[in-house]
Amino acid sequence: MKRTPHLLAIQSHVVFGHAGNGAAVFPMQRVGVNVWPLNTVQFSNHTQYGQWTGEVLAPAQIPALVEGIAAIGELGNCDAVLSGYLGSAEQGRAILSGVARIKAANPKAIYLCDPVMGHPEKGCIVPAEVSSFLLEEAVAVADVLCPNQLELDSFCDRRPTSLEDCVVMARSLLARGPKAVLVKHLVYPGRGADDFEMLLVTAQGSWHLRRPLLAFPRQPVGVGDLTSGLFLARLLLGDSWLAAFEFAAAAVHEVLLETQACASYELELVRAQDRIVHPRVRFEAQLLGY
Ligand SMILES: Nc1ncnc2c1ncn2[C@@H]1O[C@H](COP(=O)(O)OP(=O)(O)O)[C@@H](O)[C@H]1O
Ligand SMILES: Cc1ncc(COP(=O)(O)O)c(C=O)c1O
Ligand SMILES: [Mg+2]
Repeated sequence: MKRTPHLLAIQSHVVFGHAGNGAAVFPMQRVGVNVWPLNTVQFSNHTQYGQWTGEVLAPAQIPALVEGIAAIGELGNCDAVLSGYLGSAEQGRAILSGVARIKAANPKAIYLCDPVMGHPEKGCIVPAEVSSFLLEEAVAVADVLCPNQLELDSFCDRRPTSLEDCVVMARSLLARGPKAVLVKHLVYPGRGADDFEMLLVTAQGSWHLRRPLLAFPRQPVGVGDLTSGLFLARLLLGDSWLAAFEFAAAAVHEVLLETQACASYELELVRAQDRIVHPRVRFEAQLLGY
């Protein structure tokens, strides 16, 4: 029997609704991965409500919890680390030390970094020091990087002029360490008005994927966290980069369709659980010639 992969997921927890681990853990479990959730913050709700209670958890918890898992002899069973929303740069550094420790115990383990930098206009609030940490330190350690367009722009310190330019920008990150860059949402001049576009860039090539752009009265939150979580889960289950990319796009689209049908602001992950595992839609990514 094939072994079930194990994944350490280090990101935010919200008590109400879905963002960070609250958006990613259940779907990753549902597709068949053992998840070890480690929370960076515990907030009442995601920050795009404009108000929340709760706190950033002490950075010392991260090495202490990793040490606890090492002490029971389980650290070598960790196949991947995922990091997302961070409450402080110090937490970020603790994650990089944890990644080094896990890779020493299991050299095949991979680190996927979703560089959540915040989006003040949208109300996604992240401390500024976290962005500097992601730009300067995390990128060099990550095996896989999953930025949105704003985050890709921050890494490259400029905006793209075209789709080809988005590829150039994503590819430039490969030179800084990651083996794959998944851009979860492309924004560039001249893009299709009815499409939601994504990009996958590896040393083997660049793939572009379009899915329908859905209308929402308020943009749902946690979509990025869900995307990177499902992408990593499917990689661990043995998918190729391309198959995991296409799967994540389809499963996330299913969740958004369910969310739209329920006129819900929060992602309808529980209602969509079967559709996550068996998406009815399929989006084929196109290999780009540049
Ligand atoms: N198919 C879709 N139609 C409409 N909006 C979408 C679709 N998929 C994702 N979104 C929205 O697009 C936005 C993507 O946000 P962005 O800041 O680029 O990435 P992230 O989700 O990591 O924050 C989110 O607000 C999400 O709700
Ligand atoms: C607590 C928390 N975690 C994570 C996120 C990231 O969500 P997304 O997947 O939309 O990037 C947000 C965004 O506001 C948030 O408030
Ligand atoms: Mg995000």
